Amino acid sequence: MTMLKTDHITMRFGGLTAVKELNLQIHQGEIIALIGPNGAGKTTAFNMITGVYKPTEGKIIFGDGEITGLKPHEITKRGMARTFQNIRLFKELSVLDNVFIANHLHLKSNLFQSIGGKMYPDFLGKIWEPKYKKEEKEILEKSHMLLEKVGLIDLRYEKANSLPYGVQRKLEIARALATDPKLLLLDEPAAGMNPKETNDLTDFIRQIREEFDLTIFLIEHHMQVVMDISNRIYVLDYGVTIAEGSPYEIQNNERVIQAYLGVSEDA
Ligand SMILES: Nc1ncnc2c1ncn2[C@@H]1O[C@H](COP(=O)(O)OP(=O)(O)OP(=O)(O)O)[C@@H](O)[C@H]1O
Repeated sequence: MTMLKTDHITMRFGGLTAVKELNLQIHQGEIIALIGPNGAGKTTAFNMITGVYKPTEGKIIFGDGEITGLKPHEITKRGMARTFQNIRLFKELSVLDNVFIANHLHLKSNLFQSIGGKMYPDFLGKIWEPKYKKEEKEILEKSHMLLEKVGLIDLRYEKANSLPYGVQRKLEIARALATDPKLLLLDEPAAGMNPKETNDLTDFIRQIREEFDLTIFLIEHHMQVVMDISNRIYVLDYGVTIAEGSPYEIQNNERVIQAYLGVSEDA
């Protein structure tokens, strides 16, 4: 089954075409990577798919419906979640509170929005009022279950910013899982990781794919991770798709080698 299809999506910023006529097809259960040199248009592609940008041209189909031009929260509701290049945790809050808030945001976005700006202390005050208690208890239980599944339960009372970098990344992914996605987009999950953290991450991504029945689409510069984990790879260069194929095909593709090295092997 096709989980995500983009039909010639293009994003122009003034005179710059950041992504040109991108055609992706991602099937249920696949792990697909999007790679390319800096500035190739990878994050712009993610931003179109997740509703941050409306494509200048083209269509995006998710599951059996079109999502082109929908707002990010509407797309999240349909079952898509993402992480960002820069870790975006509530750093002063515990692991549990980070997941709890993400669950809450998903289930009770109205309450959260109504509290607005400096939301957290007010938010906590409000949710312990009797009328919220039952739902909050369920969300708390769900948060515990999620942390159990991703192996972070023993760290639930630790502050997010006290965790090693690799664990913070895992927590960010766990937070994205709180919205019950079918498709998870990861923007450079291995960025800044040491080799051990990188290996752990690769195992972790495989594990959550199984555990949560996910389809995964990731941007990654770390080639070992990409080649190790991906079923298929799309390669962008200056916004143009220059190759698509298995890890073996991509590693041996002359155009890809040129794009990365700036020179052909036999030049
Ligand atoms: N909001 C924007 N306004 C104008 N130009 C933009 C905007 N967002 C991205 N660009 C440009 O679009 C091109 C593609 O950028 P993008 O961030 O998508 O590349 P990338 O492949 O994700 O790069 P990196 O690997 O460095 O993260 C770049 O030339 C960038 O400067």
